Amino acid sequence: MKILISLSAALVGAFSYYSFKIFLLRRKYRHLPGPSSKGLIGFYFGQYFRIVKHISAKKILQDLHFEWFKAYGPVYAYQVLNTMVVIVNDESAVKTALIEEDLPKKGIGAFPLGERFLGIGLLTEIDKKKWRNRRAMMNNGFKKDILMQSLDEFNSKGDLLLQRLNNLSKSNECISLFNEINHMTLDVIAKVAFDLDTDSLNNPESKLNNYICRGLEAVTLDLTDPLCFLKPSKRKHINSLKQSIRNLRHFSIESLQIKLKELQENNFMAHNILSLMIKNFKTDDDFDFDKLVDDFITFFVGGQETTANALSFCFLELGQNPQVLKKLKEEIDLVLGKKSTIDQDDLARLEYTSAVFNESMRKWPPVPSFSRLSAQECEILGYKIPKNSWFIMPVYIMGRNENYFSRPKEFIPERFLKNHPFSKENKINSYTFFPFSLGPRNCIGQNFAKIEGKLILAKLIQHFDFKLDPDQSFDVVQYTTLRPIDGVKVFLTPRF
Ligand code: HEM
Repeated sequence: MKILISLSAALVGAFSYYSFKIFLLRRKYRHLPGPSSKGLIGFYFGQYFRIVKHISAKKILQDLHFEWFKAYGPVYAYQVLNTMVVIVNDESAVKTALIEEDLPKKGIGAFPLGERFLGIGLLTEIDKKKWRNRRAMMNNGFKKDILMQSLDEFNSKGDLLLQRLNNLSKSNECISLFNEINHMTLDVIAKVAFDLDTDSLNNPESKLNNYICRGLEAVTLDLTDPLCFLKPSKRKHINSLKQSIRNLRHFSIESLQIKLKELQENNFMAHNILSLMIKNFKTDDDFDFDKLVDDFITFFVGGQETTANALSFCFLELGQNPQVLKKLKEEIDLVLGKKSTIDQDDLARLEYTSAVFNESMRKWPPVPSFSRLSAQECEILGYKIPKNSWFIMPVYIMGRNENYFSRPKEFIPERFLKNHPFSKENKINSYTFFPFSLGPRNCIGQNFAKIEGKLILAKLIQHFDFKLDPDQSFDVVQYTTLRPIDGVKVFLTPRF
């Protein structure tokens, strides 16, 4: 009986403490506009149920953010359980957060659902000093001139994709372009970064892509439904997501052990991203094998899914915008003709192709938002933002903000052509368009992605006419990154 009374007292104490903390949290942010959460449920859960309902209806969180942006303006805050999230849709705020203040990160994606996924890899390392050393070393592998040395590899993987699509097109059946591109980007990052031959393009049953996608799904679930563990209906799904993460880790450990053994036996290793990681691993006392695996997974995930999604959205938009497709084809035919290997000069001349890739990332940024923590109180657009606020940097919403982009719902690549009159109607700069983030923690792989994206887009348009399946859905799903929910279903006809 005594134990029961003490337990009840402890529970009441803990609950009162939790309630008081929520009271203080809400008071700290009450000067900021945002969706109100009234009543007892609102007090304890904030927007939690609204978000879960929105996502269960197969909508993306970004569209809810956009609704709130329209209703509350460029700075607003909302509560989810015991956390307040601040969203800033303004170029000066983006500059302050990412450049002037270089706000710290939160390490999202490190251990979703309690499983080690990105762990303490380059993307999720929150200790600035440790991150700086690793980043400095890795930067060497991502300079444009170094990446250009891998152009042959990009070309040859692109040619394998063409061959496979050519074979598939003979059946006159609908093809999931998204799946094919997804396999190809996996093979590219594996070969270029790690000298690994995954050959998932010719082995569509390979599960690697699936493990990556499910790892990212786990990150989203963790973020948007932190109470999912309490729902018995989700248990099976959660377990299978956790198993996928474990499988990806297992694959990564095995691949690394093989590479380290090769290095030991031959005392030689190709100069690539993996060799830089191993250098970090050997020179940093604090760097252990688990962190090497974290980095391996980070580059695998960062280098594959994002670029595949960006390319897939290009095809979805091109399929709906025949005028743009016609112009793109004209440029590619003019620059490449029937040439099979794309070189650095060709890439530089494919200006409209770049504009198409950019416009696609404006409307459908593969990484639609990312987050930072405010290290101290700051003022943004006249609002005091408390210390330790969780900031969301809203790439997706900024790309649809009419203050910066004219006719934002339309797909108009001309806005990215500096000499085109329509570009003057837009305000495009590093703070309004930042699909790769900016500042010290920007995307290390952006040159990689731009080369790969442009080269594959050009090769596919050079070789095929395509039509979208009339049943194609244009809905989008967010598994950390944005992707077309239905893939990209096309009918392909070889052009020569
Ligand atoms: C279209 C393709 C891509 C997009 C849109 C993209 C976007 C981003 C964004 C927004 C960030 C910053 C995230 C944050 O601050 O939380 C980031 C970081 C990162 N990306 Fe990418 N990325 C792409 C391709 C790649 C590729 C191809 C690689 C590797 C080959 C890569 C590797 C990384 C890594 C390692 C980081 C962490 C950098 C650091 O914190 O130092 N990404 N990416």
